[in-house]
Amino acid sequence: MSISSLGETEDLEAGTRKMKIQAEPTLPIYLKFTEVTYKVILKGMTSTVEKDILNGISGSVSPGEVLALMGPSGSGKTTLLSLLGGRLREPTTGGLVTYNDQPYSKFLKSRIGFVTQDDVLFPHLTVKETLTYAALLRLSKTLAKEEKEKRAVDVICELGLERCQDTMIGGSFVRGISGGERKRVCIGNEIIINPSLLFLDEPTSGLDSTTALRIVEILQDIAEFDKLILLGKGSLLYFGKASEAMVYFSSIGCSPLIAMNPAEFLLDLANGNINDVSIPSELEDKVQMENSEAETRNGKPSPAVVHEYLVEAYETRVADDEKKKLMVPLPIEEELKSKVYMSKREWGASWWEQFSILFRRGLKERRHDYFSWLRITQVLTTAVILGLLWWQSDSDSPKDLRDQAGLLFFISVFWGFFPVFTAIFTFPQERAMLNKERAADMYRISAYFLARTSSDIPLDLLLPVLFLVVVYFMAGLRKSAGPFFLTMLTVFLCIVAAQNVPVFISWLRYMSFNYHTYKLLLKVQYENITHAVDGVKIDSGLTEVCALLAMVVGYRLLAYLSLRRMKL
Ligand SMILES: Nc1ncnc2c1ncn2[C@@H]1O[C@H](COP(=O)(O)OP(=O)(O)OP(=O)(O)O)[C@@H](O)[C@H]1O
Repeated sequence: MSISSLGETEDLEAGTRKMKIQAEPTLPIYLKFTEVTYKVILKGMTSTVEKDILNGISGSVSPGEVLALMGPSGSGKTTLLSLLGGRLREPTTGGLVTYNDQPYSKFLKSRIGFVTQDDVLFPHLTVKETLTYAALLRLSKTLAKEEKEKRAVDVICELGLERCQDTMIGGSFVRGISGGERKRVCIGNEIIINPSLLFLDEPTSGLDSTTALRIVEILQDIAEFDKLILLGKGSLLYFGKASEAMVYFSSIGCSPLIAMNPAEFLLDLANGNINDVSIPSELEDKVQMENSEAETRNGKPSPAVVHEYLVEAYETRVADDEKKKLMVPLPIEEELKSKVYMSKREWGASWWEQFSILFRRGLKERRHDYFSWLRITQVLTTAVILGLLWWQSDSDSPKDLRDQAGLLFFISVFWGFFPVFTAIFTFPQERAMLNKERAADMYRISAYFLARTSSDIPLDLLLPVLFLVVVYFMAGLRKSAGPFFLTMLTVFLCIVAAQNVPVFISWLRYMSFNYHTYKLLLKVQYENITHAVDGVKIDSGLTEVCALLAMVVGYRLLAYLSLRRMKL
């Protein structure tokens, strides 16, 4: 995992860096963090416990530098990275994080690149489509569409993705590009904006050594690996030049006794594992003094004692000097400082452009879910079975009319629930993407919501039309345009209402609404559906359909408000 801070465009060029994607100059950002703490409150059945995740971490990174975070699993790397990237701002955080000596501001959202540990990508878009949409949405308005597209192509070449640029990303159910390629697409998504700060959470985890090396080489092309932070159980064990880490640890009496990879040695130390490592005399004395069975392991100090010693050694020998350095104001112009804080948010595209890009992307991504063979077969089979069961029914007697009402009711309920399953499956993935993209300020929530709603309409309509044509004519319902289109409209409204359900579930949970409220919502929807179906049956259903329409619009509005409340 590493934090890399990219410098001014000129710096990059001077440093024989190969990145060609430098259409806009990058605002240099100096990141400083002092005494950063983070704790979580764990609520149990009977008690509430506070857990310290980070205990006073300090450090800094300047433009053009890479700060690598190292530490055993669970030592707090992701938490620190998220905190520095402005992704964790909770009351349980402490300390000071500044960007050019200024606190975090929304402007930074579009200047920070953040590659998360999990790859959040749309599975049905190709590599080229993914990077082109990112370029269109994220790059400055001052660039023309062609320039943005060119930048996406440049990134593809830079990351060596030419061979798979037209391959789908893929996911759990769709075979797509490889894990290494996927990671490179995630990195591409972020470096496309030439960020001032680039945060990468375990960019090489799960990759084979050759692919991992390739990714590290790509990062080295962007900046030099200069600094290192070693974390152990949320505490700072080392911060300084990577090349001086071994010298520091030998100065506190810890050096490898056998030839060892430095990274392996540092991780062993952070884990408190001192096999094949010389023990400082101070630590030996401590163990002898305490002389307790529990404190020793084969005559060696336990990991907890080693950890305590390393934290103490850093605190007494280095921490104060480092903290003093962090207090010194940066020798940079005031303009550069105020730019970070005073600048307004900058959208990469106008509202309409955002809407149309998201609309096209939505159509491309979701058409696979809507028109999968499984879904088409399910819908057609249901239509044919219904058609056969109600084969050429007539509406001459009240009994037959009730029979047909049963069919119309079934159709509405079927289309009121069938889309819920698609929406429930797609919403979590969509939400992760929304979180990620909103954290980077890629678009306005209103543009996303309207694009999502309107791109769903054509997709929502096609299958129900096919379904209704089969059922309607097989069952011999009234063959005139009015009743047919009224039934169609009812079905369509049921679908639109049903699609809000996952958003509501998340909103209700978010707002701590209880399950009875949700039940009531379903009941209202159910009653409206029944009325609307009755309306179709007796020819005067327009009022009920209008009521359903109003309800659906209300639902959509509430869904929009709930998205806004999520503060994405
Ligand atoms: N919201 C939370 N609630 C409870 N525990 C948490 C929370 N966030 C982090 N932790 C705990 O804090 C510790 C540090 O987590 P973090 O993900 O930062 O570690 P990491 O060093 O990135 O680990 P890995 O290398 O395995 O990804 C872990 O023990 C984790 O369980």
